Amino acid sequence: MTQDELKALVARAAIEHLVPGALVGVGTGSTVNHFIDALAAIKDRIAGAVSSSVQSSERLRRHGIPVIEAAELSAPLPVYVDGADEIDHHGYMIKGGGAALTREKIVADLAERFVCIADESKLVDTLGRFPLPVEVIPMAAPQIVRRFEKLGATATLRPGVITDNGQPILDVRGLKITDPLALETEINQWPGVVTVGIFARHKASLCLLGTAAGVRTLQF
Ligand SMILES: O=C(CO)[C@H](O)[C@H](O)COP(=O)(O)O
Repeated sequence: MTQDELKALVARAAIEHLVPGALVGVGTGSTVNHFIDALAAIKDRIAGAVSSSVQSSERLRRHGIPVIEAAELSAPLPVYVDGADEIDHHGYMIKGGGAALTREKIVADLAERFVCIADESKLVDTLGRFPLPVEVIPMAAPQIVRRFEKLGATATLRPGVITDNGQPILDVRGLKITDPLALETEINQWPGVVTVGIFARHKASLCLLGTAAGVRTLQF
């Protein structure tokens, strides 16, 4: 199976994990695009979606799925479904390859469960091979770059990318992520950091991993 077929496989499998009649949190990316397409077939069985990006909202609306603003929610979402750039054996993730990390973390924070959908290439022993995305306030970018240098890493602005929130993204290479929770907490405290793409405080509850042998379910 191709990587895209594995993504479609887990996207369809995620439908089984939704709560009938409830809203569903929807992430961003190519795996989630398959999930949105699968959601269209059962749209009468959900109340609508809370989206993490303009891109996902547009795709949801094209399928006739109602999109509810996160700010309008008065109760938690039972489930948030999203992809990942990397996921480890604890359910900790790197996200933000699609530049949607801030809204993804906001919607994940509104949800009781995070169902990660990914092909098997995303499963790693230690996070950090994928460059860590960090959304930043532009005037703070140089001092954030220097802070990463002190950690032995290199941070560069992602060319031509501005997020849905109007901010740039730094991609950080060479970072040792031995303790994702501690590093997320530290980077969160740096002035000018909007969101760091380590999802440790908002880790996956479950991962549906697409493999050549079928869907492998990892519980965390
Ligand atoms: O974090 C994300 C977007 O900001 C995506 O979940 C991540 O980049 C994985 O994308 P894909 O499903 O296309 O492999």
